[in-house]
Amino acid sequence: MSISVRQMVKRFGRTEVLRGIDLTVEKGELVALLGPSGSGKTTLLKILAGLEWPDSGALEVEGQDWLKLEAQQRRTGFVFQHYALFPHMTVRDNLAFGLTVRPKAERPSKAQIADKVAELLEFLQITPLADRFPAALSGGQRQRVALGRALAIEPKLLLLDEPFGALDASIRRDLRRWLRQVHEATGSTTILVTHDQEEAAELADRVVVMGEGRIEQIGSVDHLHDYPANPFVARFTGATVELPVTLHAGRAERAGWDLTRLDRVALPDGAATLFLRPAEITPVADPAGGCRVSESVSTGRSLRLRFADPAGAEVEAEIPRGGPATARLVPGAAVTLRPEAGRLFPAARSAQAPAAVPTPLKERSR
Ligand SMILES: Nc1ncnc2c1ncn2[C@@H]1O[C@H](COP(=O)(O)OP(=O)(O)OP(=O)(O)O)[C@@H](O)[C@H]1O
Repeated sequence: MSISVRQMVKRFGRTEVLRGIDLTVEKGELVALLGPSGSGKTTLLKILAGLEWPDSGALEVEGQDWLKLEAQQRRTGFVFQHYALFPHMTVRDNLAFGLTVRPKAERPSKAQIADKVAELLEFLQITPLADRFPAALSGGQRQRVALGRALAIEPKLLLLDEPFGALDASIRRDLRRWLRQVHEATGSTTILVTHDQEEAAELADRVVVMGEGRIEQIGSVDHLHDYPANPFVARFTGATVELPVTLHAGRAERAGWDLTRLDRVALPDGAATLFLRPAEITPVADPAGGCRVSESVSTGRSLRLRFADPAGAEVEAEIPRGGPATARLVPGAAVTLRPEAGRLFPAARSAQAPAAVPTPLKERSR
């Protein structure tokens, strides 16, 4: 079930909530929509489900114009964060519901529905819960049933809106693993809304980063982390150190820093901003170095260090604990800071700016 969204615009009153979305999802893919609150993720999902309609743009599924179809005709399975199971029905009846309300001509027989439900219970590993009512289920169990209910109709497209948002971290992790298995076994095309980067990383083949109604970048989580197209994506995909630098012939310079490992960039001479991840910064103990260690904290797994550079910037780096140089990295020690990688953007550029990073070899985005 391949999906093509083109130039989609949606307004609520005067507010443009989707500002020209272009997105293609391949059959069997699991795509995560990742973005801050209000970026339009749920609105896009609702348009796919037929619960909202765009002001302009196209939505085609397997070449068919879905904007001409009502929600029921699209056969999408939808799971929300707070999914209301029918409280007066057992798990078994909740699962069967979508099939029993089908138009008579398409409705399976009672025996076929019972078989289908038994198969689903088994598949979703919830057979022991079959005769319970929703009130007697934990949050995680309820979400499994909710997903079962969405799957019962054999949806062409599965839409999940923060399905595990309300649950504890450890249950979320279990459910993610389970969902990935379910996805692989059913091969359903799935779109998941989340604002949790880790969730997107664990589940999705591709991640679509949304900001204020626009797609900022599409790619694998690794790709987005290593090659963010702009400052917005850089900030949204992990901790960043943002450092003013001066560019000369494509090379960045800053007192107290050794920036020679960074790739040369095609940007004009002058002010720029260097975006680094704390784990990319190597502190090199150096009596002549212009930076000073101001703080050192062990997290058990790694050493988190703070530095003050000659221009007064406070910078955090994270390095493996117990490495050869760590004994010398005590507060007050002089160091030169050497990033192993980084991304340069023109100074004070807006979040929508095009990338100023070297083109990666393995580009997984469109
Ligand atoms: N029915 C509506 N009427 C008016 N404004 C709406 C309506 N639905 C959504 N909005 C607005 O549209 C914007 C996008 O909302 P949407 O729910 O799509 O964002 P989101 O990225 O899913 O956010 P969250 O992560 O908080 O769910 C928000 O500013 C929201 O207030």
